[in-house]
Amino acid sequence: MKYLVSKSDKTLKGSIVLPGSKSIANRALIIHALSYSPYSIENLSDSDDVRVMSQVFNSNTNHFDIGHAGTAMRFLTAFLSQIVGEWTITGSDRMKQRPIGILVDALNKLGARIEYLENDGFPPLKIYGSHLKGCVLELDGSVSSQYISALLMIAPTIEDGLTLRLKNKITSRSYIEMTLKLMEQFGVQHVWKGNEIRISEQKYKALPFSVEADWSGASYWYQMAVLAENVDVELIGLTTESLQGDAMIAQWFEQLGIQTTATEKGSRLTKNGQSLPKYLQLNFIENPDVAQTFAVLCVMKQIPFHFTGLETLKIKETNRIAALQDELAKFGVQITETAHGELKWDGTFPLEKQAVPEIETYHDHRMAMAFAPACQSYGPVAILDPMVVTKSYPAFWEDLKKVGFVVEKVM
Ligand SMILES: O=C(O)C1=C[C@@H](OP(=O)(O)O)[C@@H](O)[C@H](O)C1
Ligand SMILES: C=C(OP(=O)(O)O)C(=O)O
Repeated sequence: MKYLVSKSDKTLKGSIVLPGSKSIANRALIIHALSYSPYSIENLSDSDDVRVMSQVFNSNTNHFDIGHAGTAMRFLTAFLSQIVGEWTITGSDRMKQRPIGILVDALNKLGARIEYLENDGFPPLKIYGSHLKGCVLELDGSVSSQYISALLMIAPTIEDGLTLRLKNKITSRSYIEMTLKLMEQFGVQHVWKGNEIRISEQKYKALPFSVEADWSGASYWYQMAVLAENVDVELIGLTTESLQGDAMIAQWFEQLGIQTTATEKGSRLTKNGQSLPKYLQLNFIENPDVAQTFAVLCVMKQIPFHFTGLETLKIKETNRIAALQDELAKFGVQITETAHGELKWDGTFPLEKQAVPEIETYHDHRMAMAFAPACQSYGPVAILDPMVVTKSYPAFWEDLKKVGFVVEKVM
């Protein structure tokens, strides 16, 4: 199934209730479980990634399938390691190709016993959970910050706490900061000096909690705002004061002509009158999830770019470097991987353009959401397997219709 997406006018006006952040929700669910919290968590989104995580805490089985959810796979592996019992955890075919060896080695050093059920270093896993004892762990910080967040969240509950010594260039550091800030809100302190994070044995406080609106999901609205001419959109629940590193995009989009103003209910996007840059250089090391948004936007606005910090994109829901190259080629452009973690576009259109590009989404919600707005400047685009958006933003297509996009189902 595919959706043919189009928009006939240049206006973007309306009020959109953004989903809650899946990153914050899945951390809050783990911390709530660790604090035996009697409170419910407000504003949990009904996205796949949050649903699979919630289900684990409301089930009485010891076998879990978390689908495509990286956070659930990594956070639960650590969580289950310190619950006495035998557990198996698996996921989608793609999840079975996303590495987890660094986390498994670390947990095994703390006293867990985790075995690989298919391929070494990858899910599915058999976890023999037990009493864990902390130590100083050296960990490669360059592959995924989710391993680090997973260990940090269980650190205060294990005997003697934990010291993580991070090696190599730390990726997605803003997500480690999100974890530590959230832990602080629940009463757990840390010391982060240089490349070492120390968490002593402590107790989480059980507290009521409400999840912030999702800034990564907001990025598509900023993108649509740049591609429109007449803009007045309120994003309900979105605040620039945020635990999310992706809140940074409010500043990045200023240079692309979008002003963010706080309202009583969230944030309002309007044009700030600034003309678009002739060239864009951005580093996504802290914000990998918005790279696709900016790549598609720059091509639509004919802004040549040089993007760095994309090292982790090949091990996400799909190989996002290859996916961007293949799908942007359908708009006539060739983007080049000039080095590991770098993409460049020279602003030219050397390839043949497809009249109505058919965008493969490769089980990646962000491919669908980043390419749909392309129709605002290119004309109709078809998005294949469009329901991939349910991973983080189930109401995405309904929200597009609210502001005048036409979304037609084609079999
Ligand atoms: O901790 C988190 O909530 C996340 C961390 C990032 O992953 P990596 O640390 O693997 O880059 C990000 O891409 C992912 O969507 C969510
Ligand atoms: C990479 C992502 O998710 P995860 O790693 O949690 O599956 C994402 O949402 O872009």
